[in-house]
Amino acid sequence: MIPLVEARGIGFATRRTTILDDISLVLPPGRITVVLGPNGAGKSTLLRLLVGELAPTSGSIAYSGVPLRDLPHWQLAAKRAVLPQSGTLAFPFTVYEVVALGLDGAGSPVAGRSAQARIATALEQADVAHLAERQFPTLSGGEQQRVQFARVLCQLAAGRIHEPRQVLFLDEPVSGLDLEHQIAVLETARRLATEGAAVFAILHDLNLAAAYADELIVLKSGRQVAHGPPAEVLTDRLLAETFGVRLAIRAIPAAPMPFVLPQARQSAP
Ligand SMILES: Nc1ncnc2c1ncn2[C@@H]1O[C@H](COP(=O)(O)OP(=O)(O)OP(=O)(O)O)[C@@H](O)[C@H]1O
Repeated sequence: MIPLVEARGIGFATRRTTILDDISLVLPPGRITVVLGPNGAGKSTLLRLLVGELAPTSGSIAYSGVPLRDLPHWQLAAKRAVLPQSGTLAFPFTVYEVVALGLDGAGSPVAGRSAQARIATALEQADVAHLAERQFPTLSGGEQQRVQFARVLCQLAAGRIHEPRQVLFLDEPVSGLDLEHQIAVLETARRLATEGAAVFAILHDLNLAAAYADELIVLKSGRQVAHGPPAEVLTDRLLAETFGVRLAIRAIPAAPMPFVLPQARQSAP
């Protein structure tokens, strides 16, 4: 099967420094790939290369076999949606208007009832329907993040008219959210994957990564230091070498995934 996205040996360097070096990965439909790594490891840079926001200085990226550089913007907008790390918006748009920006992902205009239905569904899915008339800049950080997630969901729904093979990119999607909404966002990502999308998410929470990832990629200093299913990748040694802290993987009876705890708390109930 042709992966939705394939990167071969990609790197990104400035005149002064190499930020990413020789990363290869595939994003297959139905799978959630989670990227972990310390601050400055190159996670967001990798995402920005994969979505076409930056051009790699080495290697190549293809969407369903088509080189990324050959895809016109409107086609790319239907194929992939991106939730950036922080989405500041200076204009006093309402929440409804921000989510409606996602309709641009359709590749051709979506209007009338079809557009309204997509916006309404996205508002509901991100639990921001009650905020629809509010001015976006007046929302809390977590509320703004959920509205941006709704915009992304709206873009995917609009793009699906032309493009069923879609990729969702999430850069720290749960960092400012309360527990209920962290789980809601990742459950939505899981549902979209079950429906055939490929999901690429950057997370800092090792336990959420273990719970939701089909594949983990661990970056350190711009290099890939591990790649595989969580149960293989998340070892005490890898975590100590990557994050410089002593952690312990602890099996929880009846839990589907092991939990990662600081070693000092290994014996906690
Ligand atoms: N255009 C640039 N010029 C120079 N350095 C850059 C540029 N973009 C990113 N960097 C540096 O590259 C490194 C990787 O940045 P990146 O944002 O990809 O890290 P990250 O793993 O996403 O970090 P975080 O967890 O803090 O979000 C950092 O040291 C950053 O300062």
